[in-house]
Amino acid sequence: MITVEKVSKVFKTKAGLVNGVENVSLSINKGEIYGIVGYSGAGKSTLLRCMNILERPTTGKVWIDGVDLLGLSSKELRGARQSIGMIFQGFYLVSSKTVFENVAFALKAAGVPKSKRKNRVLELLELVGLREKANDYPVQLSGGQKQRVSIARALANNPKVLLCDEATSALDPGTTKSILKLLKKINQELGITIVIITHEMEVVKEICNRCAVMQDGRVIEEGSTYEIFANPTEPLTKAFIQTVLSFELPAKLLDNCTGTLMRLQFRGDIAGEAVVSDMLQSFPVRGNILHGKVEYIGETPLGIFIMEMTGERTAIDKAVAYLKERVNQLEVIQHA
Ligand SMILES: Nc1ncnc2c1ncn2[C@@H]1O[C@H](COP(=O)(O)OP(=O)(O)OP(=O)(O)O)[C@@H](O)[C@H]1O
Repeated sequence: MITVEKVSKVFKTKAGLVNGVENVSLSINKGEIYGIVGYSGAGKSTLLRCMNILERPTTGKVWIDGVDLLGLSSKELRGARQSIGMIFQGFYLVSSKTVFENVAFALKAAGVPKSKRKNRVLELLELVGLREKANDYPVQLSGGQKQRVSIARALANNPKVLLCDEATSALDPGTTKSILKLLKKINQELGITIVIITHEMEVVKEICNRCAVMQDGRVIEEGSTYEIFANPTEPLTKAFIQTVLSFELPAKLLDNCTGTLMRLQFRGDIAGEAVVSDMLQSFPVRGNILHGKVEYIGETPLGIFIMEMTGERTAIDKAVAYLKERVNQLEVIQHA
């Protein structure tokens, strides 16, 4: 649905040339929710804006739904942008217009006759759960409600793609969840392809099928969200994953630990407890689970345990080898 090929964006500033995006290639499938994660200044916004040519790439190509956007005239591009909705962290609602008028304005701008606007606006407000707020002004709304209005506005002209620029970054965690739920509903019910840029890995974990990690204008790692969480390779990706799958143990607990300490990771439906209890019955070692949790990446479980093992070193080595064959990952954190 979206193909970005070798896109670079160089900004000319008084201080010299700044590389916003450097040689990025991505392919986003129809109907997927794709996350682009990175710290501030990584180039996420610039890349997203290159996708609808709000920012014209310095080099490279962008296709959306088979259309080469850089090959279009300005007028054709304005038309093509109707199939690309966009929402922002700052909502950008018109404060002097009501909720109804904010959404209706997008229809008016696209040339939809007045007679057809009312029903469409009410339908959109129903979809985002704000029908009763139609006559309110933005100032009367919470942040989450404002973002719902901007989503309704972005969907007004039936886009195929929705680009979300830090859409939940100004919202509290509860409101973020409800907006992500709404985006998922829009993706599933309307089949709209969604691209989300964020600095929060929790957002990626919650709803993205695939994701890319950006650093210094480049994509440094890309893949299915589950694979990225289960097997991050780049240090930055690992740091992002840690913000969600935190398994830091208190220093005091580590100091008191007299055995071999290990981190076990189980994928999908492997029953972690059963593997550990089988191991304990097969080897003369004792195992003490210090920390354990199962995170759901989308719908798929990923289990992580921190275990202390005590016993003879040779028995421990054998037990570790046994576990290594049965779990997705085992890392010995410290030996006794
Ligand atoms: N219009 C511009 N003129 C000059 N430099 C720019 C411009 N827009 C972005 N940049 C630079 O390009 C780089 C990438 O910025 P970008 O805003 O895309 O990053 P980001 O990952 O989206 O970060 P943030 O979340 O803080 O916006 C930064 O070094 C930024 O200073």
